[in-house]
Amino acid sequence: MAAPHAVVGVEEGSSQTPLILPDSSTGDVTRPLFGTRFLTDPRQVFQHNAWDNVEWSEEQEASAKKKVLENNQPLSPEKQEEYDSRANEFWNVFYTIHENRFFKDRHWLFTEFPELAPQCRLNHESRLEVSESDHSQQESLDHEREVPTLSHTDGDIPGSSATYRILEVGCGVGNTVFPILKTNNDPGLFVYCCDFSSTAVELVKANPEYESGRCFAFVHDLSDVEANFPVPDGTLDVIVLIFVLSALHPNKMQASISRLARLLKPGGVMLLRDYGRYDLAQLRFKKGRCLSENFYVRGDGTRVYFFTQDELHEMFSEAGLEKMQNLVDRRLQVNRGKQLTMYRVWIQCKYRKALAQPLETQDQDKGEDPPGLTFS
Ligand SMILES: C[S@@+](CC[C@H](N)C(=O)[O-])C[C@H]1O[C@@H](n2cnc3c(N)ncnc32)[C@H](O)[C@@H]1O
Repeated sequence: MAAPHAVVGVEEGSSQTPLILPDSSTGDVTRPLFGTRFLTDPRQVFQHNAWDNVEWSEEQEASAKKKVLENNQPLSPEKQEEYDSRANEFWNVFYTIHENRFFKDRHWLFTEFPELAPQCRLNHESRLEVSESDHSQQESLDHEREVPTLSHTDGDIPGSSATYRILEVGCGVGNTVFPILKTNNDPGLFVYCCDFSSTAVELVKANPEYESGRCFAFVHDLSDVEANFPVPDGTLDVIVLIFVLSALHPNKMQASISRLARLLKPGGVMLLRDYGRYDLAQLRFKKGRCLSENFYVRGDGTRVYFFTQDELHEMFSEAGLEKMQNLVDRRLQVNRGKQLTMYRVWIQCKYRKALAQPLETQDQDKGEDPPGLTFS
């Protein structure tokens, strides 16, 4: 659980001075849903560490736009190419330096994305508990659901007998995966997680909480849409993308999301939380860090894009998914000691694969199963 005023890193690259952020930015399982503390009297701003759903004035929006435009002087094509082709190397260096000390566990996931532990619920003290009736409700839901199992003809396929499969892409050192494994006690759960940084994946596997009977970590480049996943198309219940899509070149985002959408079973959901346009992290970039519009490289070579809700909506829709949620989380974080205000902007999305697809889409969706994998 994060300490108050913990130094957290998800929002910032290691190259920049880390912000001292309140614990609400990393969150823990006891925190309420985002968006419940509103600043109605500006004189009260330093009374709390964070304020939700902060409205931006027109002047503030215009000033942010101006700042972004001023910095919009893209680096040379050679530099751009280097940052793209060596992207995983820069992240390997990042994880070699920081190991698992940079990002904090993201326990807020369960309040924002209950799909990650659907059998659990929060009680009034906001502690996780599972009641008898929740179990039986879940069981009946499971029976209603058609649960494809994986069978294999060649070697052991991790998670082949699972009934609820979650994949986290860009898992880093497991700050989402391990909380899921700890919180979701469904015996049918299996968690796949991947990252294109082999250093990160090694750290996940070396973690004492890594249980090979419940999870499988592998190296995978999301932007390589030809690369195989260890599961066939149409077999995942949930795909999680936490601050990872923003690290891809914008030209590769659509194909990557469409590829992932094929892995979802009908009714499966894709969950995303990522940087929003004009977030403090974007406004802090100095000249010489811009790669293309709203896309930047940090001092350590890692890259970051800042999304609008519409851009993400178009991408998910183009991938054949339907909107369940697409919201902007505008938070004012306050460093009371230093009397600093920090305007953060994050976008949170939940998109679902339709239960019954039109015939044409079904044809397009037929993907090659990796060798040795078939549906039973
Ligand atoms: C900001 S970190 C977030 C890590 C983790 N999701 C979390 O919230 O703690 C971005 C992660 O995405 C990974 N990443 C970036 N580009 C990727 C790609 N093309 N394929 C797979 N992983 C990628 C990086 O290695 C890094 O671990």
